[in-house]
Amino acid sequence: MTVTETPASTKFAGIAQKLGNRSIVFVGLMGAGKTVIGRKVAEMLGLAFIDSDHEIETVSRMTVADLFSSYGEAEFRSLERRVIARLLKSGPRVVSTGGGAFVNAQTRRAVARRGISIWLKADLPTLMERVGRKSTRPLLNNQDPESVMRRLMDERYPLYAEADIVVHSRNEPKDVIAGEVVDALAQYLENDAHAPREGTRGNGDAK
Ligand SMILES: Nc1ncnc2c1ncn2[C@@H]1O[C@H](COP(=O)(O)OP(=O)(O)O)[C@@H](O)[C@H]1O
Ligand SMILES: O=C(O)C1=C[C@@H](OP(=O)(O)O)[C@@H](O)[C@H](O)C1
Ligand SMILES: [Mg+2]
Repeated sequence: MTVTETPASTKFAGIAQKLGNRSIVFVGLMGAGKTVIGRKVAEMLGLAFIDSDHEIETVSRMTVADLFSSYGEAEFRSLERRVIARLLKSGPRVVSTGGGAFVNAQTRRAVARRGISIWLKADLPTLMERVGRKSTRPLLNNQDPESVMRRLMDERYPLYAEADIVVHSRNEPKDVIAGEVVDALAQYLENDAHAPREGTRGNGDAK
């Protein structure tokens, strides 16, 4: 028997068709790669990409760090919840969220209704090495960022575990991780009862 692989273009088109109006939503801790891998997956699938932190910075005309210091985390979270709810209304697109977004129960419900969630999961040394490259993350600008990250792992992992798909983010080339995301998505959508029927578009609420 000859095993023929599905050409990438067919696989990508199949994913786009099965998504309907749903978006692909990346969740996970700071440094997991949500922003960079999300952008690559969007390129591969020919979908628009948006990062919730970037969108928040655009609408507020402030950096995330300045929002935290001027208005406090609670205000940032409120803006984050509203921005993500709006972004999810006009899928399909790839939405990379900030690490704390999926902690919010309303956001988790909105993502469950209008998206397919992907938890990018990386181990602690990998996360710490990556977040150490930039000082733009206010939660980690302190004496002991590693214990903050450990605490966030404890608090958030049970919530991230609600995501539809988990992909192990590690120090392999970004294209490799993005490719694994696309394969996991294809597999998930293969067995997805909510996929729009052939030739139709999903209504974005089907979940
Ligand atoms: N597979 C990878 N290999 C090498 N570096 C990576 C990989 N994935 C992410 N990174 C790097 O890790 C850092 C954090 O990535 P980012 O996408 O901003 O994470 P997040 O949005 O989850 O906080 C960036 O410098 C990014 O280039
Ligand atoms: O985990 C968090 O609470 C945060 C993660 C950040 O985004 P990334 O996960 O993209 O770094 C950003 O939203 C903010 O600094 C808070
Ligand atoms: Mg990010």
